[in-house]
Amino acid sequence: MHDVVREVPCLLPAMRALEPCLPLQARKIRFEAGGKRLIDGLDLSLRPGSLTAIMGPNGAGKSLLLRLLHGLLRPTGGEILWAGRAADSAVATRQAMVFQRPVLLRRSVAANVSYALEVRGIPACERSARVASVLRAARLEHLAERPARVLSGGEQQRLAVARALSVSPEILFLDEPTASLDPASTLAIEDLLRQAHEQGTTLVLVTHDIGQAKRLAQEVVFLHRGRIAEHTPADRFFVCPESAEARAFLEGRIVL
Ligand SMILES: Nc1ncnc2c1ncn2[C@@H]1O[C@H](COP(=O)(O)OP(=O)(O)OP(=O)(O)O)[C@@H](O)[C@H]1O
Repeated sequence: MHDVVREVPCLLPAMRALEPCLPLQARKIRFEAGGKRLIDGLDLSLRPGSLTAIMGPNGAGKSLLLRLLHGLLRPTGGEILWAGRAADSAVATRQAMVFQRPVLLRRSVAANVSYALEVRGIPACERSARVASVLRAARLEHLAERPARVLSGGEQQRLAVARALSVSPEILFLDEPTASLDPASTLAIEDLLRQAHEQGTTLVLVTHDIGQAKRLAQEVVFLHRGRIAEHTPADRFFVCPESAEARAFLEGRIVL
């Protein structure tokens, strides 16, 4: 019997530096505002190359946690370490974030990607190849010269993900990237994320979509009231969650 060798198309450009990715650790981080402790002494370790879904009820602190990890907010206590060291300015260039509502420039689709590359210091001679490559991966090449803001919601979010991936982040943070998209657009984004993950990108995804977490995640961090109720391999989480809060959440009961 012959082995069937399937050629898997490599749609995203192989742009990652060959150095190893950094593990990211949050140690006893807290975030307080308005007299409330919104993130409460949280410890979290993310393995390089992992794909983690952050889940939990509304107001649990999922977006806050993502913003703290990405460095958009400073913890009021504790520390965030990259490979054992405090984040410095270089760390900012090794990560990217995609928000629920894409923030696109009043420029063409291609120029949105090209600008992101310019800001990250990618030489002009490399930019057009990278732009073409990520737009192809996101199936947006035919819209390259269209103003980004006239694209459909699904296309805009695909562009936001493609733009984030164009800079070859080691870690990509995504805050409910498909929350307002239809199933086809959702699957197209998931496809891009899968490709990026296969190429070694560490992904941290906040999602309310249980189906999406089942399709994508290797690990689930379940947040409740600013604390981690559990951090479990995804296959176990969906079959046998450890915490009462996660069990209630998965059964569709209200988690207060
Ligand atoms: N920068 C901030 N300053 C003060 N309070 C904040 C800040 N950001 C979020 N909060 C509050 O922290 C709590 C957690 O917010 P967060 O957006 O992280 O929740 P979430 O788990 O992402 O919820 P949802 O699923 O509804 O998006 C909320 O009560 C919110 O009002």
